[in-house]
Amino acid sequence: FALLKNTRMLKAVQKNATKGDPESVISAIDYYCRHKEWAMNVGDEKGLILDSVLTEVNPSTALELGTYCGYSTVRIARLLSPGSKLITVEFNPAFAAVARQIIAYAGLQDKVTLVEGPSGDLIPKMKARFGIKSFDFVFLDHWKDRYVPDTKLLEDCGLVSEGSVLLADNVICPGAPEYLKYVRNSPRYESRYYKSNLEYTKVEDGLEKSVFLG
Ligand SMILES: Cc1ncnc2c1ncn2[C@@H]1O[C@H](/C=C/CNC(=O)c2cc(-c3ccc(F)cc3)cc(O)c2O)C[C@H]1O
Ligand SMILES: [Mg+2]
Repeated sequence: FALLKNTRMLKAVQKNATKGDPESVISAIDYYCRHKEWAMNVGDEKGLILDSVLTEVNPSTALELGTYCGYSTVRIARLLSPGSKLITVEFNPAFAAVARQIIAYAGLQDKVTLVEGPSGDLIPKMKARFGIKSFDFVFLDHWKDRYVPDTKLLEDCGLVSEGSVLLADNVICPGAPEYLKYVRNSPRYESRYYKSNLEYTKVEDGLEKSVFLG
């Protein structure tokens, strides 16, 4: 049962990873999901692309939509420069509870603010609640039919500015066709597809990187 799966994943982290060592937390989750129970983490292969885009952008403020168990939250937060912040949004309280513990086990709780609730409700409150001017980096990995509405919401709320980078998971599998159409046809984005594989499988998937042109 999915929720219990995340508890088993947390136990695998507590058993196999070293407290305060993000790399060992990432490896423990990847090992568990590859050899024991598949789970929808961005994974090690697409994770390397996430790492490289993140290092290139070096964001001061980053947003993640869809925390799930916190695997990509740890991947992102471990690469943030001192003083930079990551806000991650998750509306399932059971997933949020596991994610909080995995983020804390990695020792990254000071860089991460996990906000519980639907992204559509929380995005309009970001400026007031967290004093965010705009996000330098956004990782989209929540329900795929929310990618377009939430991107439009980020634009309307002035939460993306010239040079902001959106990186979307799963644009091939499960797929986000409307999102690809939106960012690839819009004159306001410069988009690029990074071909890869669905986490822990040989099925094609990829990430779409879209730079907001203002
Ligand atoms: C709107 C909104 N607000 C806040 N949190 C939200 C939200 N929509 C989802 N969330 C949260 O994000 C997480 C959801 C992510 C959705 N991701 C997926 O559905 C997903 C699915 C697959 C996949 C591929 C092939 C298969 F055969 C089966 C599955 C792979 C992935 O990498 C995925 O991200 C958990 C959920 O509670
Ligand atoms: Mg995903």
